[in-house]
Amino acid sequence: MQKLRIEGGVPLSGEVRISGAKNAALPILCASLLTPEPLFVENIPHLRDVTTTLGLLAQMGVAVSVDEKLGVELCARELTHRVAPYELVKTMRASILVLGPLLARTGEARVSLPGGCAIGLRPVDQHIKGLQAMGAEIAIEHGFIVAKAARLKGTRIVMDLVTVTGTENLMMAATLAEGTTVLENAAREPEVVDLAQCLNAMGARIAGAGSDVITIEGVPRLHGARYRVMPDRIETGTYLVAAAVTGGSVRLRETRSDILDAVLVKLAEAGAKIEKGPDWLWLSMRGKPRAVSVRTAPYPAFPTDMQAQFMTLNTVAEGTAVVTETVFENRFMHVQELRRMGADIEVEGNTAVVRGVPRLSGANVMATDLRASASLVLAGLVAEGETVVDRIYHIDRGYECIEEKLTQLGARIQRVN
Ligand SMILES: CC(=O)N[C@H]1[C@@H](OP(=O)(O)OP(=O)(O)OC[C@H]2O[C@@H](n3ccc(=O)[nH]c3=O)[C@H](O)[C@@H]2O)O[C@H](CO)[C@@H](O)[C@@H]1O
Ligand SMILES: C=C(OP(=O)(O)O)C(=O)O
Repeated sequence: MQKLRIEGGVPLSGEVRISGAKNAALPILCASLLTPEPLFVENIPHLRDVTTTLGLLAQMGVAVSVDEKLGVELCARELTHRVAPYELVKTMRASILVLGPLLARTGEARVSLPGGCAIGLRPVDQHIKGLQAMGAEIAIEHGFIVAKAARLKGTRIVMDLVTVTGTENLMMAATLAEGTTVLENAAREPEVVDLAQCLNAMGARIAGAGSDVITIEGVPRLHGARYRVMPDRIETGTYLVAAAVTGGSVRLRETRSDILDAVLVKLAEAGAKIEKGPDWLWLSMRGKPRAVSVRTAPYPAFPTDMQAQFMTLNTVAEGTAVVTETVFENRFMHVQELRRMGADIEVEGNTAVVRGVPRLSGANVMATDLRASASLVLAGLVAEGETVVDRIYHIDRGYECIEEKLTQLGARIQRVN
């Protein structure tokens, strides 16, 4: 199993390019199921989840051709196999994103029910309820969601809670439904907007994405398109924290500064100096960060996918911070590993109290999920001595060439077997 070995103590400095967003790329790749014409997608990151999605689509009959430099062309002329098997869904929960498009395009879909995962139970009841409201017949059989519908019908759906992939699944399904669908209490995440823009480029009629009411006027068919995936705001935030926690200075290019407000405000509160342009960000931190309390919630509030990284920042900050996780019920798996590196963190329910310590000390630690892994790498960058992060297949799900990018910024980091 591969590991990352990090020699801590180097303030990061330099410039890196931010990759395309995982959480926008995955639904956009799945949107190819909605049309028999080719969809060409640019700025696709090289990630394990992307490879898994391309494999899943290919086994359904989608012709996939990858040009390492230009992008990916997907053509779902005929869909021979309308199943997402357990073996793939268990490695990547976002596989659920094929449910809506498959059902809308072909009238049937069999998708393995995703189980719980390290960060929480993560049920998909809102996806199922929404499709049922649009007229689908859905049964759970042998661990699969088995969905059928001659043609979905537009309707008003008020979601019980804000769900990102739930909103995306229903939005994709509604593009080919008969009549108009109104999604209320929809997720406002920028990745939902990116997907809506791609679908509109394919001939869909979606209005209101980015607000909590999305209206989709169904059309009989969608056509091919060319679309460029937005930059990854979580990767961006992670490199900003890497600079802040090591007392360094980085410039990030090919990113967006307009969708990171909640994170930038917290970094400024921690004492970082930040400058920004439309497609770049620069951050510099002198000395230690100040402790900053964060509370996660759906966009535009502070993202749960940045919680673990801010936990690391607070472990070496001046003062005490309170980190509250309201989106997932079990997203503090990094705490016990950070403690092994000398962090002072107490957890009570969904709240962690982090008291800054003078220094962390390098240790062997285990990654348990994607962002927990990122927080351990950040801890390794600032710790005294050597840190070895095990089970980094989690980090390869969501960070493109992490050790190369960090090396570019001066970090002493190596991938080892
Ligand atoms: C591929 C992708 O885009 N992943 C992101 C997406 O995950 P994902 O879309 O899976 O997360 P959701 O927004 O659906 O989950 C939010 C909360 O709603 C609950 N819930 C969700 C659906 C449902 O039917 N019933 C239900 O109870 C979940 O258990 C969770 O507690 O949004 C999360 C929240 O920003 C991010 O952490 C993930 O990185
Ligand atoms: C939780 C995440 O991803 P996923 O929803 O794909 O598990 C994440 O990106 O932090």
